[in-house]
Amino acid sequence: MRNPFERMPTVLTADELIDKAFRRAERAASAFKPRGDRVKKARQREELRVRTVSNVIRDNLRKVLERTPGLSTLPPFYQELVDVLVDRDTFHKAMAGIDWAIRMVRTLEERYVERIRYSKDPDEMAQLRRQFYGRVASVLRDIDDRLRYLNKAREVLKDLPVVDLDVPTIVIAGHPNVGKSTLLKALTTAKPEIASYPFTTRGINVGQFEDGYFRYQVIDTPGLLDRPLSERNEIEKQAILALKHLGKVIVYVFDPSEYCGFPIEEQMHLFEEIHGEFREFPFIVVLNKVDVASEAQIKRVEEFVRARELEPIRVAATKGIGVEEVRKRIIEILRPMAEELAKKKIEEELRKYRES
Ligand SMILES: Nc1nc2c(ncn2[C@@H]2O[C@H](COP(=O)(O)OP(=O)(O)OP(=O)(O)O)[C@@H](O)[C@H]2O)c(=O)[nH]1
Repeated sequence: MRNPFERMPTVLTADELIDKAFRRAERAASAFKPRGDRVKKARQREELRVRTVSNVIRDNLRKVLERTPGLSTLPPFYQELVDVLVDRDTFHKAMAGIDWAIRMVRTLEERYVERIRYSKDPDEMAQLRRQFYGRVASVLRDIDDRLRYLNKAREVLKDLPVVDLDVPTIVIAGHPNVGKSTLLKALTTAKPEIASYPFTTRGINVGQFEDGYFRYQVIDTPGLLDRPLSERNEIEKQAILALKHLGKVIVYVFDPSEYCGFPIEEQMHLFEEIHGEFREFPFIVVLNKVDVASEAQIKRVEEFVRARELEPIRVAATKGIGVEEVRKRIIEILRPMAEELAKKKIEEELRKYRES
């Protein structure tokens, strides 16, 4: 389980990077014990300053390039999310700007080291070095807004949810308070983790369970699949779209008792919307809180669900009633997919093994 941007380093601003490089160069120069006459000593010291500044800057920028994943190489789930959080074009331009700066600094380094080597006058050498500093600073200031953009992007990207992409995933939907997180806790053995999700204030709940051979992942996204889609802004719509790459089954939870505070009609309406939006997905419908709902309330929802050719499951999540049935239904649907994913993983391991 990893966030693809986890390794992305902090991106320094132009001034911070300049400052860091110049200070490092001064430290290196004062620790250095050059040999030879006055001119030789000056030459060695100025060359060291130039090389150090160049190395510090290029190493720093190269690390940013190397540790930032290419957006188009990301799994589709992350691509959808990244697209709302950052502008792809600006992001690519920023990365290209860094690449350009690395090459420019390298070229300047070579040019100025050569001039310092030709010079016979310590004053001129110092002047050349100062000129080099000035040119490098101006290269970095040219890309300052790009550096700042990348750092801002990093701040949001490193908060992307951490979910297992190679485990078949179940997404839970339904109005607030119908018992989604209680059901998630009852279904999954491991203590659910809270992963951050930039589109909700509460993050997403992630839990997993096993059927003896394979693992399954259950996620609950508070604030996303619990309100009519018409009330959504563009960003939330995109986040819902991203869920389609992740989820393979939707578990829709009704609360026929209406203790959740939403009348049955409203819950039916939300179900229709989500069922329509996730048309291509298998649905498992749960009628929760049957311990407190009346038989008439339960029957009413059951009829509604059966009319849509789905067989609802009666559940009381707090008491563990019906939970095994939900788990069984999930496994029935996802087992073939889990096997397929496992097979792929083994093949991948074998391929790596043979190549090594
Ligand atoms: N009687 C009864 N109460 C339940 C049952 N399942 C959940 N509850 C209660 O319903 C309330 C809401 O449950 P949650 O699991 O927090 O509901 P949720 O859908 O996750 O709510 P949000 O996180 O706000 O979306 C809690 O007080 C639970 O104890 C049940 O089967 N029977």
